[in-house]
Formats: sequence, structure tokens, C-alpha cells
Amino acid sequence: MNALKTMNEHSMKILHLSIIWLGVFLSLPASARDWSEIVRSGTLLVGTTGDYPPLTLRDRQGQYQGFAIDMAESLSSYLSLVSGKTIRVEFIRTHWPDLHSDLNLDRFDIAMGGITRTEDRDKQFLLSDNVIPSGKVVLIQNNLATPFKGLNNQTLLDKLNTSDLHLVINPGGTNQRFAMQYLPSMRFTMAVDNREPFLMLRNRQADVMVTDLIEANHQLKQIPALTIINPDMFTWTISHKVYMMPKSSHTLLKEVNRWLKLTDIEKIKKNWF
Ligand SMILES: O=C(O)C(=O)C[C@]1(C(=O)O)C=C[C@@H](O)C=C1
Repeated sequence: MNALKTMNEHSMKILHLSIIWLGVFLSLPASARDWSEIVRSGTLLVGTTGDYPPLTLRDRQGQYQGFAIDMAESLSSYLSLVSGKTIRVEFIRTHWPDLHSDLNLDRFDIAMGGITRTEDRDKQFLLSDNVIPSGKVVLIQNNLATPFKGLNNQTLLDKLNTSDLHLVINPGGTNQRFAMQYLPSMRFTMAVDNREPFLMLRNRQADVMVTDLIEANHQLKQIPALTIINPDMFTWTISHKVYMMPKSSHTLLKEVNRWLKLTDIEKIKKNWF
């Protein structure tokens, strides 16, 4: 009888431990699709925001275009070649504030389209070699620009910070971080997405924005009432656009970097810049 009781207690303990381990296992983050899964499925899932021309733009029909989109197609051709299997791209829409969590949740294999190399991202993810240089500039309404012209970068930011101008910030990326760090006292609107700032600037509902030179140059062509007052801030804030993968995607990273070395990036760039 005692032996039976001890056995039951023993079985219960094992059952308890199994339940605990199952709980631990289920609470682990989903592991990224690895290289063999990409090859097996014949699909490379590319996360992109579709709101950052000329790098990534999604139209009303859900079609994507831009420099990063052409690069993704070129990457899939290369991956098809090295794997000996057709690998096509599937674009998955993401948003700047959700970019990190979407990648962590394994919604896509790689994020492409204007992602800046940062220390924080370097710790959390695998980042490709640098693709194109980038840096911040101030985009302002032409008629408000004169008092800010010719100032050095820090003086310009200080003067903007203490001005009564209306700043518009797009959420979730390095622009927001820059604005919080250098322009914390400005009156500002936090836009709902990356399209709203340019609508607001076009409609004169905002005076100024800080963004990447790549995007500023593109928007100047669409909104002639704007100007860039400090192109040299680009060098002061220089950073690089990269492609971002989950921490465990070592094989994909290796192939992405090989492809970057072999690809005529300048030729692809010419269509968009
Ligand atoms: O988060 C980043 O990596 C970016 O550089 C993206 C970012 C941003 O900083 O908000 C850069 C410029 C565009 O306005 C849109 C997004």
C-alpha cells in the first residue's frame, strides 16, 4: 500500500515537472524560419513598411515599388541561384512602430526598406553590411527658412528647439528618436504614419520636419514649398541603411552579404535616386 502511495507521489511529481517544462517551452519566442525552411517553401518573406519613397512604396492595390523592392527581387534571384530552387519574394506589410516586434514574431525573414543601423538593433538582430549611407536634415517651409540658414548644426537645432515653429514627427523610427533628443521643447504633432507628415507640410499644417536626406530629396520634388536648410547635417548624423534579420538567421545573413558584394547596387539605385 505504502509502495503504491510512493509511486503515485512520484508520478505526480513527474507530471508536475512535465507541465512546468511544457509551459516554459510554449512561452519561448517563436524561432525564426531558418534557411532550409526558406528553400523548402520557395518563398522569402520580406517585411517592408511601404511608406518610405523612394525606398519602399505600397500603392492602393497593395503593389510595392522602390529601391528596396527591386533589391528584394534581386536578392531572391540570387538565392534561387545558390539554392538551385526557385525562391520568390512575398512582401509582408509592417509599420515602423511594429517593425521589431513583427520580426521577433517571425512574421517575415528579413526587413528591407530604409532601416537605419543602430546600436540597439545591432544587439537585438542580425544586420547586413551597409547598403546606402544616410543622415538627417531639416526640411522646412521656404518662407520660414531665412533665420536658420548658415548656422552650424548644434546652433540650428538649439534655435529650432526654442522657436515657436510647429514640428511634425513620424512615429517609431530614428526620426522620432532624433526629435526627442534634439528638439524636446518644440511644439509638435506625432503623425499617425509616415505619410501624414508630408500631407501636413503640403497643407501648411506644420512648419518643419527632420528626416533622412534620401526622403527629404524625394519630397522636395513633390512639395516645392519646402527647402532643406542644412545638407551638411547629413555628415554630422551619418548612419547606414541595412537589412535586418532575426538573431538566429546566420545562413541567410551570410548569403545576403555575399549577394550585396556581387550586386551592382549603383545600377539599381539609378532607377530611384
Ligand atoms: O527607423 C529607421 O530606421 C528609419 O530610419 C526610418 C525612418 C524614421 O526614422 O522614422 C526614416 C525616415 C522615414 O521618414 C521613415 C522612417
